[in-house]
Amino acid sequence: MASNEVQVIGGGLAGSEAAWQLAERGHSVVVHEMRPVRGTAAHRTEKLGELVCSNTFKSTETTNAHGLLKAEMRQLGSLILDCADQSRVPGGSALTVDREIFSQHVHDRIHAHPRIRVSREEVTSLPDVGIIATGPLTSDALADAIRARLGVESLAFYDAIAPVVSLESIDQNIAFRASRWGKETMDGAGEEGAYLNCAFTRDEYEAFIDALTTADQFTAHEFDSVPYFEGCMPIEEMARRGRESLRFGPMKPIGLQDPRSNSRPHAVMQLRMEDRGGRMWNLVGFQTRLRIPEQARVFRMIPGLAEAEFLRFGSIHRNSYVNAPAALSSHLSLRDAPQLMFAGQITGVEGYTESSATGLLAGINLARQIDGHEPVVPPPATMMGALYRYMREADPKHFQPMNANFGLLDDLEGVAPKLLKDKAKKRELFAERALTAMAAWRDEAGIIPTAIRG
Ligand SMILES: Cc1cc2nc3c(=O)[nH]c(=O)nc-3n(C[C@H](O)[C@H](O)[C@H](O)COP(=O)(O)OP(=O)(O)OC[C@H]3O[C@@H](n4cnc5c(N)ncnc54)[C@H](O)[C@@H]3O)c2cc1C
Repeated sequence: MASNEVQVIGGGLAGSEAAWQLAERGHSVVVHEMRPVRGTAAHRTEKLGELVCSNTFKSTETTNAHGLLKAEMRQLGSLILDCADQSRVPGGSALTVDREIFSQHVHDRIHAHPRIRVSREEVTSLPDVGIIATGPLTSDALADAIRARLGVESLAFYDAIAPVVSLESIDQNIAFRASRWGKETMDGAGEEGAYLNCAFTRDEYEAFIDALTTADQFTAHEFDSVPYFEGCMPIEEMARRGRESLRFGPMKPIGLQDPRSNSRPHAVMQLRMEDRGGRMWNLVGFQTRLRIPEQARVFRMIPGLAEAEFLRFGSIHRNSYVNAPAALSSHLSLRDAPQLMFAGQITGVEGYTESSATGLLAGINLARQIDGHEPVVPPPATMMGALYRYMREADPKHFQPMNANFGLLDDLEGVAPKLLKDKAKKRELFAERALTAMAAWRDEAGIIPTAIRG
């Protein structure tokens, strides 16, 4: 192994993007990819950049959070998006690709780059300098090495994600702010007070349990089967174990008074603030395997959530991810080793586009640091910067992986309230602000987008 080669571990979406960004900035790179020497339970080929499941990078419209993130990535020059463009198949406004053509493109571009070498081997220890982009199915030996270095609590093996809804979509004439036992209100600002409560009557609860226990569930692949343990049990599974189990579990009403009736509700669903700005609210204890349309249908039966806008849907998966707010720096490096960085799904982002975006920035930032510059992160007005802020500032005690969504962005300032009521207009304004901020940030940081085709 040449000693001046930069190490990128994992040749998936994030690792391929990161390697390309480093190589295009003049650095020699070795990508360590364990397939086919050792497979994962989801990958089927030896190709770099294999898409393990769906064939879509989601929307291209900037009024959609995923579309906005892609537009920002294009401002920096993304290999992954270029390969996606070249393998596009009809999918309306979504960037939908032929999976095989896509990974063939990524594979060929990486192999053809004169400064990139691909080494087929499982890495089992951490380098001093490099990028770890081994994804949600990181091999056990490397996972052990990460846990040994970061601390046992810092690497999760499963995600048990509860849905998140936007504050503005919660009917606050119904949902009330309080904490159990009236300890504090939101104004008291303590953790105990940071809840919105949706109270159920007996009839509402019974109807909800009926809907929950009969709703359509995602059937896991074998490799994805999660041993249910406390904190990971799907809400629908808990409900199936007895009609009252939620009322004695996550929906217990004790210590709460509904101000509308001045009495204790039959059951309560609590919402906990997910971000410091209070724009995103997590349905506490509602991790679920219900299919997405079913989540929308059933959870909108919750009093106060009839019009809920879901910023993130729930899921339960095999997923190795680092507790970034507890263990990583703001540019997603080890805190005591700024040139040893994480990228991709292992950082706690969720999704193809998000994983690629963190690979892109990791490649840029490692190149900057090796060249003697400080790492940089886009401002939180951008979707990419807002995701990084989430991974820096989310509560480490409740950290769950996150996808791009508008709830991550700061509110718009100086805009007439009438315009803010128009959701489509509001998103246009978010996008305009984000793309302007990204271009300004890129130019100020002196980042030259990689010339993609060639
Ligand atoms: C089963 C499954 C389905 C998913 N479906 C979707 C979906 O439909 N849409 C979506 O947006 N997101 C999906 N995701 C989430 C996520 O976006 C993808 O997993 C995405 O591929 C993550 O990109 P990545 O680069 O972080 O990891 P990966 O693309 O998984 O790349 C990581 C690479 O590292 C390699 N590796 C692992 N350990 C080592 C080691 N020790 N040494 C060397 N190499 C190693 C792996 O072989 C792999 O090639 C899914 C995840 C899983 C697990």
